Parts: sequence; structure tokens; C-alpha cells
Amino acid sequence: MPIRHLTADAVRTAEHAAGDLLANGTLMRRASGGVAATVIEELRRTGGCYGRHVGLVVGAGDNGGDALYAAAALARRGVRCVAVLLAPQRAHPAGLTAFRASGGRVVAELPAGLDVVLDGVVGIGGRGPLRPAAAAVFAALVPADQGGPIVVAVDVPSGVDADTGQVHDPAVRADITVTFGVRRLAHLLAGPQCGRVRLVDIGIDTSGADEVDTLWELTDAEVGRMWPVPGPSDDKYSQGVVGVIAGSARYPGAAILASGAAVTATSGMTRFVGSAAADVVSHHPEVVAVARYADAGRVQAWAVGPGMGTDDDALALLGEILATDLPVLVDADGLTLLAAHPELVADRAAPTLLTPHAGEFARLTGADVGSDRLGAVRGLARDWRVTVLLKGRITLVADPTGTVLGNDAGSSWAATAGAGDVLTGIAGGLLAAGLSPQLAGAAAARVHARAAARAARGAPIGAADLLAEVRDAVRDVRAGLGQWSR
Ligand SMILES: NC(=O)C1=CN([C@@H]2O[C@H](COP(=O)(O)OP(=O)(O)OC[C@H]3O[C@@H](n4cnc5c(N)ncnc54)[C@H](OP(=O)(O)O)[C@@H]3O)[C@@H](O)[C@H]2O)[C@@H](O)CC1
Ligand SMILES: [K+]
Repeated sequence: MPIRHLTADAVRTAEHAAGDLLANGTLMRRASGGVAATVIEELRRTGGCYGRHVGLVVGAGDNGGDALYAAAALARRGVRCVAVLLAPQRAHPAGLTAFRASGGRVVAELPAGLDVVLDGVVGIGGRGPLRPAAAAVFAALVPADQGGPIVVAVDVPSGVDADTGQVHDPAVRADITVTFGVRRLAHLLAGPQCGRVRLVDIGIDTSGADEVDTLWELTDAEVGRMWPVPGPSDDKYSQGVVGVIAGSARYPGAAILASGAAVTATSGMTRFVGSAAADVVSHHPEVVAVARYADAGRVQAWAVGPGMGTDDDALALLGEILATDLPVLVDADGLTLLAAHPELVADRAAPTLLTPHAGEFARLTGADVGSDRLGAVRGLARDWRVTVLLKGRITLVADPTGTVLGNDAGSSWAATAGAGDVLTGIAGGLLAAGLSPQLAGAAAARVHARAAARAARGAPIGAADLLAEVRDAVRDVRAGLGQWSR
């Protein structure tokens, strides 16, 4: 089952459905116990608990209550805790009593030399950026990688919107985020701000949440299982033939990268159509490349657009491709054409995958993506009745029904010219092998990101380096699977 992320509303619904467990404070006890366990683990890893120092930044709601109870539990292990109360009159009363009873002290500002700082400013009830008092406390901290305390966010880093993942300025940047019952949307949408996310089971049931409140993330094992590999009786046709239309004789790079990626990601057959046919074959001799669409031969899916140009010939070719009943991926120049001619996909019944970056997205919709990327990608997929893959550090793939798969690349090494062409080739190959546009897009994004990280190993890369690592990235996600598994 993919990893589920939910809106704050859906989390609250699940908490309320827990009835007595919520009313009698059991959920909060479990949550704060999970925070304490995470801090203990961290302190043990760096020398033990006894005599170590933890600072709390405590807001007006239950998020601060979690931090205060967690500190009381830490005190029982010999950890010394101090707390800055941002709203002293409104700090969680029972939590504050427990904190004081355990020997915790309330202070005006955090002292130097802390090992861990707990961010209990706001959780899913927070709105907007850190307010000035909280902002001043966090601004004064030395970052963990410069010898300062490890910042552990309770539930979400304060100043990060739990639903949109918008990182307000200022916001807490956490090294670790501890959350409860189910991940929040922000844990994927604002992954880099959350650090390592630790999920604590508090005994709530979130399985009934609506799709509109949900963001999914495939596991590596799921991507590995769905990756098409030849079965015992497959031949080159039965595995799916992908057709690539990209680049030009003048600019052959996109053609070479996209068709090379299609060859590398799947094993059936790759066809190519375009004026860069000779360049493609000289780099990838296994591609069956022709100059004219009429000579292309049969394919099971098309991947169209990178570097194909935006002139009348390109428009006519795109129109022909989209008039077929085959799955089609449209990227780059193809998207620029589509922005001016949305009618080309209006009546499509066959699977259609658009793969815009933020600029192309704005061209398609007439509006910037904005701070709610999830809402934006869902809206385009619904309005155009196509699957949309919105590129970025966090890739989002929405289908027309509102289901969204997200992928955190884990780094931004893939932000390099030509990397999008490689993604087009990988996803096109997966479409031809029969994956749905959404799974093809999400699985391609996962392998693409892994390939970028493998290629980089700490130094900048070009798209050809990324392409060279795609095969090993596929091996990574398939590691441990049976020989013929699909
Ligand atoms: N329910 C449960 O069983 C469980 C709940 N759990 C925990 O409860 C958390 C939710 O608690 P919550 O609902 O009390 O809201 P919470 O996030 O603490 O903040 C609300 C307060 O913050 C304020 N405020 C708003 N924005 C602000 C800002 N930018 N900067 C500063 N302040 C700001 C706003 O007050 P205002 O000043 O606006 O009047 C309001 O009073 C959840 O994330 C989890 O940690 C767990 O224990 C599991 C069990
Ligand atoms: K927090």
C-alpha cells in the first residue's frame, strides 16, 4: 500500500472518531511518548540521556502540550529541560503542570549549549509564518551542522502549512519531525523543511479518509514490482513499443536523450520519428528511427514534445498523434502547442499524460502554480480530464479523478538541462508497457530521481550522466524481487 498523507481536517476527523481516547488524553499521551522516544533515541546516539539539555518552544495549543508532556518524560531519564512559553497564560495547563512537576524550568530565552530543541509552537492548528517571538528564538539557534542543537518539530515544523506545504517566512527548519497516526500532506509537499519524518502510532483509524484529503507516495518496492521486465515468453513487441517524437536535426540533444531513456528504461522496442533520426541511431543503434510519421510503424504509446519546435509542422504532427487512440505523453514544446490548442486533448478517451514544469503549467492554465501545488495540479487534471505530472523537487502526478501520487526527489541534482527529456523517455516507455499514465509518471519520477542522486554523488551532473544511471536506478528499486516478477 502506498504511503498515505492526509489533510489536517482528515486527521482531526480520525482523532474525533477515536472518542474516549481523545477525550481522556490517551492520544496526547501516546503522541508525547513518541516525541520523547525520538529525542531519547537521538540523545543515545550522541552519548546518552543523563545530564543532557533540551529546550522547548511552546505555543498556545495542544502542539505545545505534546512538547511539555514529552519533556516531563525526558526528565525521568535525567534530561534537563527548559521551556520558553510564547503565550504563558494559554500554555496547555495539564502539560505545564506535568512539566513543572518533573523539574522543568520556564525561561525567558533559550540558553546556549542545548542538545535538542523541541518545536511545539504550532501543529495542524497553525496558520501563517512564525510570529515574531517564536521567530526570534529560532533565529538565535546555531544550526545543527555547525554544532548547534538538533531541532525536533512536533507534528509539523511551525510556519509550514500542514495542508499545502507552503513554507512561510519565517518557518522552522527541522532536522527531525515526529508526527502522529498518519503523515500530513506537508510531510511530502515540504519534505526538505521537515527533515527525517518519524511516524508514531497513536491508535487512530485513518483508512476512511476521502481521496480529496489524501496524497499518496509509492514505496520503492511498489515501483520495483510494477517495473516492466520481460517475462519468460515475451518478445520485443509484446513488451510494448514506444514511439518518441523529440528534437530536431538542428537540436538533436532532446531526441537523443529521450529515446535513449526509453531504450534504457524498458526492453521492448523504441521507435523514433523526426529530423534527428540519424543522430539518434548513431547514439542508440537499437532505435528504429525514421524522418516521417507516415513511416513510423506501430507503437503502443507515444512520447511527444521535447525540442520538437512549435511551428505549424509540429502542431500538425502533435494533432495527428493526439487523434490516435493510443496513450500519449506530451512534454515541453508539445505543451506550449497544447496551451494554444487545448481542443487537441478535449475529446481524447485514451490515456493522456502532460508533464509540465511550473512555467509550462502557467502557460496551460493561464495562472501561476501558486503556493498550493497540490490543488493546482488536481485542478488542471480535473478540468482537462488528463493526467498531469507537475515537475519539481516534489513531483505530483494527478489523475482526472483527483487521486494524486507524489515523489520527493530527495535532492535537486536533476534540475539540469535535458533532465526533463530523460523523464519523458522513461515515462513513455512505461506507458507503452501498459502502465496507467499516473503510475508511469510516478514510477518514472522515482527512478529518475534515484538516477540523478546516483550520478551526482555530491557533484553537479548533466542529463547524459543521469541517463547513464537509469539502469542501476531500476536495479535499485527492483532489488530483492523475484527474477520474473512484474
Ligand atoms: N487532538 C488530539 O487528540 C491530538 C492532538 N495532537 C497535537 O495537537 C496539535 C493540534 O493542536 P491545536 O488544535 O490545539 O492547534 P495547534 O497546532 O497547537 O495551534 C493552535 C494555536 O496556535 C496559535 N497559532 C496559530 N498560528 C500561529 C502562528 N503562526 N504562530 C503562533 N501561534 C499560532 C493559535 O492561537 P491564536 O494565537 O491564533 O489564537 C492556536 O491557539 C497537533 O498538531 C498535535 O501536535 C496530538 O497530541 C495528538 C492528539
Ligand atoms: K510544531
